[in-house]
Amino acid sequence: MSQLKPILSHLDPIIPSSTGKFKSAPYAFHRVRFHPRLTLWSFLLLFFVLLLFFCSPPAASPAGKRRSLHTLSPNWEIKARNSAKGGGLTVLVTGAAGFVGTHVAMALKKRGDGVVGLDNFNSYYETGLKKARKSLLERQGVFIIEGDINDGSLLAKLFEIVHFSHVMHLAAQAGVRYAMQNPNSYIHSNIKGFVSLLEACKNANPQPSIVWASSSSVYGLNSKVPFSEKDRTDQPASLYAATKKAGEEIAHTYNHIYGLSITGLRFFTVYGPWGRPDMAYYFFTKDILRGKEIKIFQGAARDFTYIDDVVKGCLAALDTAKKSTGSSSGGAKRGAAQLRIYNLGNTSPVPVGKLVSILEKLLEVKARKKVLQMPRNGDVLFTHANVSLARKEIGYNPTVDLETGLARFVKWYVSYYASKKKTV
Ligand SMILES: O=C(O)[C@H]1O[C@H](OP(=O)(O)OP(=O)(O)OC[C@H]2O[C@@H](n3ccc(=O)[nH]c3=O)[C@H](O)[C@@H]2O)[C@H](O)[C@@H](O)[C@@H]1O
Repeated sequence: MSQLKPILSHLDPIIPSSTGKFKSAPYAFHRVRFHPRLTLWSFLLLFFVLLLFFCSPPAASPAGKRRSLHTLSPNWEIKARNSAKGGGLTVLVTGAAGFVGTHVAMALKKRGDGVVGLDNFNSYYETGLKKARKSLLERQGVFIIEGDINDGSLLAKLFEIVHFSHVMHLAAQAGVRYAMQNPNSYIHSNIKGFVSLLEACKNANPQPSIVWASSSSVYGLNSKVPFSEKDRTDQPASLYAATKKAGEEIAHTYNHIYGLSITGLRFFTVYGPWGRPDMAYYFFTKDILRGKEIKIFQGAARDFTYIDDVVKGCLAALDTAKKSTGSSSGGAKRGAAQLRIYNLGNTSPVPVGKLVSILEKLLEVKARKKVLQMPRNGDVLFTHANVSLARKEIGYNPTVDLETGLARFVKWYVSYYASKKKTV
């Protein structure tokens, strides 16, 4: 890839910063300083501002305001209806501006299904990347509504105007280590948000079938490998894993009471073009190119799974999902509904050190490596999927090895940031 070198040398200034800087708003308060020469006028001004604040009606929370139906573009309903037109399934993809969401939405649209996206465009990582994915989908005719899965009235309206046959639920607070910095964001999206979505599905008429993203992290501290769906999942190592495990139990309840057909997919470290900047393969690429030191956790290995394989697994899960059995009036079920869980992994774990040497080869740059003991940050040492159940029941068959997948990722990374630079 020596032809990459001229491009790579120009990338540094536009390569995004990493996610460690994200902090929730309240922490900003410690920066407030009272100036010693605060004048009487300043106090009066402050008094009037406070008066106005306390006399005004209660305002919506910033998130609620952003999500309100009134703040959506006036013709959003028409756009959603048009986007939902297609010859096959009619799918709501939550988290459609996310990594897996974008790829799944695109694949569904390409094969002729109707697709509507929903995403809250939060700033967990660079929103520019999410907007770029949105533009990509728009060019394919997929409309993404900017809204939150916690917004019950938006969901109710959406299910009223489009009769979704399926929901592909990929909106979530992702990332294992970030859960130590911002635990509440995991509760907000992965638990509250999931319940809000299931409530809307339960009340919808017809009820859609649901396929959603769980995680390999539910296997937690298990040491028996490869991980099989029958193995225990009651010792999560991170809050992220705990919320995904909670999601699986919540799914069980909604299936049991309301007859919702639900399939959970345990993804194993999904990577590829249009990926997530908070993941190691992505920020290692960025840091290697900048000459910044990278930390390799000793003994860590992952069953890295290429995005195209995961997309095929998602589509297979949608295609084999049976109908929900609940009614619209309160959702009481007419019979038992389908409830499934599958591992979607690659079945061949690779040490993180090996991932780095593949990247070094592809980028033609030597990494500045520091090997550390794995910190207590929620990470587990090792993942390895047994996919025989998914293979047998939905025909899942991963085919892309890490060298091939990373080569495709690096190609995308270089061209994406090079073209961004041109537009700056
Ligand atoms: O399989 C999954 O379900 C999960 O996969 C990833 O989590 P993780 O496997 O931890 O992926 P990365 O954060 O990209 O880490 C990959 C490997 O690199 C290691 N690592 C990470 C960061 C670092 O600085 N150094 C380092 O060696 C980690 O310990 C891990 O072994 C995703 O971030 C989760 O959202 C997802 O649910």
